[in-house]
Amino acid sequence: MSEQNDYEQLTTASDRGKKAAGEKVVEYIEDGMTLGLGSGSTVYWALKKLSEKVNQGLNIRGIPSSKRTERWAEELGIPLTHYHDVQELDLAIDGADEIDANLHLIKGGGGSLVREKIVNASARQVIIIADTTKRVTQLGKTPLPIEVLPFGWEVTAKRISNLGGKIQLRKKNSQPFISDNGNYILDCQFEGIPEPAVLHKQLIQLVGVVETGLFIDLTDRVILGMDNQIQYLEKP
Ligand SMILES: O=C(CO)[C@H](O)[C@H](O)COP(=O)(O)O
Repeated sequence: MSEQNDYEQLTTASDRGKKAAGEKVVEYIEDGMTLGLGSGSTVYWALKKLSEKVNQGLNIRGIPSSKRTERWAEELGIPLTHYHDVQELDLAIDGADEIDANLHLIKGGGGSLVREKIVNASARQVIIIADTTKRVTQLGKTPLPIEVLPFGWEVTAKRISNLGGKIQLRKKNSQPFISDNGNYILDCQFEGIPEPAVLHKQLIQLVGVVETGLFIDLTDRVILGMDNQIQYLEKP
């Protein structure tokens, strides 16, 4: 896979930090656990390490939060399961695009925010892994991904822009990017998000909005890496 080859280059200190954080989180996985498997390049390293443990006899089952993670897990021999067999997960592991001091997040850089939110919200414990550049004093430095129904997306975008966001329809190869759920993603640049819970409530009420990339009160612990150094953030 070309994306995996890219990750393996480890050119920057951030890349190496993602690997360090991704490998570290595997220490929290216990035999018999049912896991939420998040998405993104940091999770890639967690999956690689996890597959080594599975090969050594660790017994776990995972629910992937994206088609890409599902494919990687299958290639790495990580056993997967479905929500009709499991209602609650022991632990979810996931990446993030921004993390504030309250462990509220912006997610969805990879376009998997809806499934990621379902997975993280159904886990008893959620650990986020990232490089230290993802730590921010206030959310909103990067655009907020919002998944919307393709039908009438232009009106939905207009309603979102009335809340102060500058909207860009996410594209891939000059065509609208399609999420795993068949929807569009609007990347919305706000001038900072001082009250993420309030903004999430306003956005989720808009007709046409499926889910926002604001993950409020869903995270228990964060593992941040830079080069081979690790830092931890706990819920205040
Ligand atoms: O939310 C996500 C995908 O929807 C990812 O977890 C997020 O974009 C972080 O990705 P990476 O680990 O590649 O920096």
